[in-house]
Amino acid sequence: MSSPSFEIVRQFYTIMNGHQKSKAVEVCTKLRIAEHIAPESSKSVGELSKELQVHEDTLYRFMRALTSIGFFHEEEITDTNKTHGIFKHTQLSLCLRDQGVRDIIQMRVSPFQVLSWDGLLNSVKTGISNHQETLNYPNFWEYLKDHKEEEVIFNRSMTGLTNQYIPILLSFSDYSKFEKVVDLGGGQGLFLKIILTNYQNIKEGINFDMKIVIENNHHGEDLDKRYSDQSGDFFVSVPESDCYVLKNIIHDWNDESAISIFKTINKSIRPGGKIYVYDLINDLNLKNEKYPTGWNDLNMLMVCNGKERTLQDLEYLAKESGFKIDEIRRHSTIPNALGLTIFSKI
Ligand SMILES: C[S@@+](CC[C@H](N)C(=O)[O-])C[C@H]1O[C@@H](n2cnc3c(N)ncnc32)[C@H](O)[C@@H]1O
Repeated sequence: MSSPSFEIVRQFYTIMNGHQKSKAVEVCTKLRIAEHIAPESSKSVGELSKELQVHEDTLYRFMRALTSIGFFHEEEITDTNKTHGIFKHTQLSLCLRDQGVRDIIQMRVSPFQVLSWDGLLNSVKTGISNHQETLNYPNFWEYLKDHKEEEVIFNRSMTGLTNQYIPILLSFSDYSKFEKVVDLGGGQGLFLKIILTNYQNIKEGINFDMKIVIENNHHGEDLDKRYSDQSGDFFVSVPESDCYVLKNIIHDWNDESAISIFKTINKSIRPGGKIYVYDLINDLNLKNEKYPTGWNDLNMLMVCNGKERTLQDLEYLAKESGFKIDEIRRHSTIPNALGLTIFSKI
């Protein structure tokens, strides 16, 4: 076999140093470099290093590396007194000024995520992620109970992701027939608040989550009177309702646990009630580079022993827990986005 071409080796090298890039982006947010450069202006590395109290030459080397992946742009210098090191924003670096984006970055490099992925070899061999072995916890959720800082970052980042997704989700969701909506595992409650704002027909909305999450929820004075937080465990019991929202929940669990959640709902759902499951819908027809969601699917395995499911997988869960699938709704033009699968009791 002839040796690989220079271009192929380069491509390979770019993939292999992915962890260096994610670390650099994390450090960039920790130093708050993006906030120190105003959106429409530029700043020299000398000024930046003074403001940030960091080593000037190293900051320059650091920022030049970041420019190569689209964060910041180094300006061409025409003034002969200055040599180099004036930076302005790009679209990517500008988004680092957003708290929601910073939370997602922090979450992605948090110890649980990184250590979980260390178990990849074992997971590929065994089909499960053994968090007891890698982290000494049965699962992510039990770990979060003892790691408040990571719990807060995780929930804030979920809220940030929800915020980005809201217009897409609302475009194909309909809550006009429900009096009561319960968001199971609703985290900080943003999605339920938006649903209530858009549907005045709903008389009551409950944001249901683990005690530690609910205790950390703080709302403003303008909180909708129909909204309430309730702590509990969706493997034990859930409030009675005619609509349950499960957004980014079912993909967190293996089949056995997912069926157990549906069975708990089955005991409390009102006649004619619906379950709205929002998850990626895994499409086996998408192959190779058309299937970027493979990384989400693998991440679900590594972090929670969950998976992104196909329609057939969801039908299996429904059948095993006394439900059927009525309908699937997705955004017509945005591929690989969250879809809505509507379940009702058989
Ligand atoms: C991936 S997050 C999704 C949060 C939110 N639905 C969203 O889409 O932004 C999963 C949520 O499930 C909650 N959760 C995990 N185990 C739970 C349990 N046994 N009972 C209730 N909530 C639970 C977590 O605390 C977390 O808020």
